[in-house]
Amino acid sequence: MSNTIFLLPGDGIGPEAMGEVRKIIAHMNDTMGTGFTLDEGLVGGCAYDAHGVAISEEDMAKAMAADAVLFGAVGGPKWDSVPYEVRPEAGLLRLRKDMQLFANLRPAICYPALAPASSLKPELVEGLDILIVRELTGGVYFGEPKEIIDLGNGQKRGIDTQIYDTYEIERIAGVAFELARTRQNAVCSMEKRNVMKSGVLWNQVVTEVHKRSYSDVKLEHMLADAGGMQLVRAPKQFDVIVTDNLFGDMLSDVAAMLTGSLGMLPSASLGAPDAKTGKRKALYEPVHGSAPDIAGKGIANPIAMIASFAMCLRYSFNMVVEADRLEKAIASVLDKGIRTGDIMGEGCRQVGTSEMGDAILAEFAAASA
Ligand SMILES: NC(=O)c1ccc[n+]([C@@H]2O[C@H](COP(=O)([O-])OP(=O)(O)OC[C@H]3O[C@@H](n4cnc5c(N)ncnc54)[C@H](O)[C@@H]3O)[C@@H](O)[C@H]2O)c1
Ligand SMILES: CC(C)[C@H](C(=O)O)[C@@H](O)C(=O)O
Ligand SMILES: [Mg+2]
Repeated sequence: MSNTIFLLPGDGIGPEAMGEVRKIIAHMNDTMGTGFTLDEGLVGGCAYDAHGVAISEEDMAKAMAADAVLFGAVGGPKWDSVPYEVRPEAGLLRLRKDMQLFANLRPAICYPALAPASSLKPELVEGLDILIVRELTGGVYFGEPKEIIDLGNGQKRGIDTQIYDTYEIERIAGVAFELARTRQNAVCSMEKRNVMKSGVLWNQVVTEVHKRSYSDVKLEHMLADAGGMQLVRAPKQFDVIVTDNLFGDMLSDVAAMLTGSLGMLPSASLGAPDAKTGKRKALYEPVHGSAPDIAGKGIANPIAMIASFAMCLRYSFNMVVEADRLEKAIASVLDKGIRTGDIMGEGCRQVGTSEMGDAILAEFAAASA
């Protein structure tokens, strides 16, 4: 079986966090015979500096061919004024679009030891386990026209276009319902049908998919703004949230803070299973960005990146036991009071990126021995 993983560490804290995953992969290859083959490319600002584009054709081809892509983070003030088409974020958007990664799974889990690190009262987030299923290849991110036009009267007009077709809503709803069946069996669909036509269609299609194939799953509809409010009022009411590209982006940052830090949230971006092989194209990345304010200091939290690798083991390589073990290793390290600065708590020991990675690897190795 081929086990190729293409690493795209990117910019800022991306390479720092990726370094910790590299240690875990090396350990697995050395002691478990996993035979992961690694290759590495450039994406984001570093790719722009090297090639003048946010990802080269050669690296795009490698991403398309790999069994899984691990992505760090892109962007930063250094590239604030590069042309829009080649800005660092364009590399990530191209990967998502060309690899057709329509389903973005963003689990927000509040590890028991971290409840006090949340900006909400501990009792609101203790035991929180929600999954945001974000549509990732449609909506306003990719709809045309997308431009700034000169109106000729000293005014300009910025245009973005929100488009959703039935099949796009059907397939993301299907993913959400299927995943709900493996969890608490409840889906909340969020849109703004009160002001957006795409929201009206979203609501209708999710309702139809539910009626047709998933009537055993509890379905609720919520306006996305109210959904944001409910996420901070009583987040534990949710199991699976399914929503569009833009609302999913915003709501997952909100959900991240429920877990204690943006540095905690992993994600998996999955394509459709291949008709012949059943394999999905997949990219795994933390929800956070390149964190320019702390980049280069060795203090970033690598947990979101490591937990993204756990999702990679689970979804791309069917290594469920190892994925569980890695997630448990993260929980044990947190239970022991080992913390990076973003999740620091009273009486805990503050460590840097690499020490946190080492502590997780040590727990993982001990559990796997
Ligand atoms: N997937 C991605 O590559 C991605 C995602 C979001 C933002 N970005 C880009 O990153 C750049 C910075 O964006 P931003 O500042 O709005 O968001 P950000 O996620 O980079 O940072 C927001 C805040 O969270 C903190 N933070 C984030 N991750 C952390 C971690 N692992 N450990 C400790 N603290 C962490 C940062 O220090 C910062 O204070 C922008 O160019 C943006 O476009 C990229
Ligand atoms: C960097 C940016 C393009 C990206 C998005 O908006 O999707 C990020 O914020 C995310 O959450 O993955
Ligand atoms: Mg985001």
